Amino acid sequence: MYIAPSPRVAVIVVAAGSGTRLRARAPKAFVAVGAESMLCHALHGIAAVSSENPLQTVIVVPPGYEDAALDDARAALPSSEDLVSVTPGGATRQESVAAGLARIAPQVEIVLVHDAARALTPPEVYARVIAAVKGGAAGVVPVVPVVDTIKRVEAGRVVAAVDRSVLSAAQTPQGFDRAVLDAAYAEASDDFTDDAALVAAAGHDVVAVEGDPMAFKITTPADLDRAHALVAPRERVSPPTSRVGIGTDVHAFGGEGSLWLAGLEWPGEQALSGHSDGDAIAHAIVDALLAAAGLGDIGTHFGTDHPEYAGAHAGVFLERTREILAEAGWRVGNVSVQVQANRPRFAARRTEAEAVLSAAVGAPVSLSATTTDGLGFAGAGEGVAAFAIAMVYLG
Ligand SMILES: Nc1ccn([C@@H]2O[C@H](COP(=O)(O)OP(=O)(O)OP(=O)(O)O)[C@@H](O)[C@H]2O)c(=O)n1
Ligand SMILES: C[C@](O)(CO)[C@H](O)COP(=O)(O)O
Repeated sequence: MYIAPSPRVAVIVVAAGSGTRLRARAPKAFVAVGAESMLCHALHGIAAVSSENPLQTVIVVPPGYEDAALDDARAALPSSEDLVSVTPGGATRQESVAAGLARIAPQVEIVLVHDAARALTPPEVYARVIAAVKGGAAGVVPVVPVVDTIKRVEAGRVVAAVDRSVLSAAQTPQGFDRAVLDAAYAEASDDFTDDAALVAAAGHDVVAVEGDPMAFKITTPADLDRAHALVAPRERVSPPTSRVGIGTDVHAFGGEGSLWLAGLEWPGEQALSGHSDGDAIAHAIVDALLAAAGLGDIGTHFGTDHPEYAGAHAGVFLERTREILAEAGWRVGNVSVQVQANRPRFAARRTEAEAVLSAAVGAPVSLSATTTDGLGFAGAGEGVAAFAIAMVYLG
């Protein structure tokens, strides 16, 4: 991807975590906070600070979520889209940061590393961190005071009180002189929970700047509820909490066994071919739902590298897609799907098909069928094409 020659500053947004403590089965950065993903909210903060000094943004995501990350970047960073790159992360946060570092443009002099999980970090925190590095600090960490009484506990026993007046809670974005961070990562032999510790272990001074309570890390379900409550008022006057998506699919006739289409078996009709049962109608609906929720596409979740879906019928795909959306905070509003095909004839079974599809999706699915008046592959009876539109909403 072309990187403009100007940015002296880069931000690595680490968004490749699994969200175990959030009990999210979708990657945490793609869980919705209000109407947008956690990652999208984090990118809005970067967009606000990049208006002063254009910066490169490197987003580190779970493998397979690159397109979803780019969708979020286009939504949040439209003016600097050509300064965005996306790369898969690693098994630890530190490995993910290292993967991001490898994508930083040569001319960059200052690198910030930010948790997508600190989605609501105000732009002022970025600005304070950047200013401190520009002022000569090798490493900068935004901090907030510790407000709880801290105890040292071993085997369930309180063994000491800790003087909290000398403690602070570290946040992100943490900022670094690029050469310092590169060298510290090159020689790192231990795993650290933050980059300031890694840089300090390499012998560099790290200074603290004022963080912000809004830069809290969304780690547990209670944190997510707090973030929803904070975002909801801001979104009352911003885009609605519903989104639409489109999906299409094509399959050729020539498969083995019975035809399966719209979740129904069609005895006596020639079967469609494909990794699954070739049900183009169901697959178009899956893509439309995932697109609406910004959660990738059918290949992300059901590709040929998922042998468990070989030969699977519509219900398996649609029910799993419904789960994936629910795990990210989305519910299905409705779906409309149209199939272009000479065969089978849907008129007599449309209601039955809509009932099966609606039950699997958990929302109304309307189905229409048309021919192409003999045009194209569908008109020649070589296969079928399906086109779906889906509406999803937060809830
Ligand atoms: N292998 C990892 C682990 C974490 N992160 C990112 O590092 C930040 C802080 O990590 P954390 O809040 O712990 O996120 P998770 O690892 O997803 O959460 P958990 O520990 O509960 O699984 C998050 O933005 C997360 O996406 C990452 O990019 N790659
Ligand atoms: C980097 C960090 O957010 C600073 O507080 C924190 O160390 C991340 O820890 P996690 O266990 O990976 O959430």
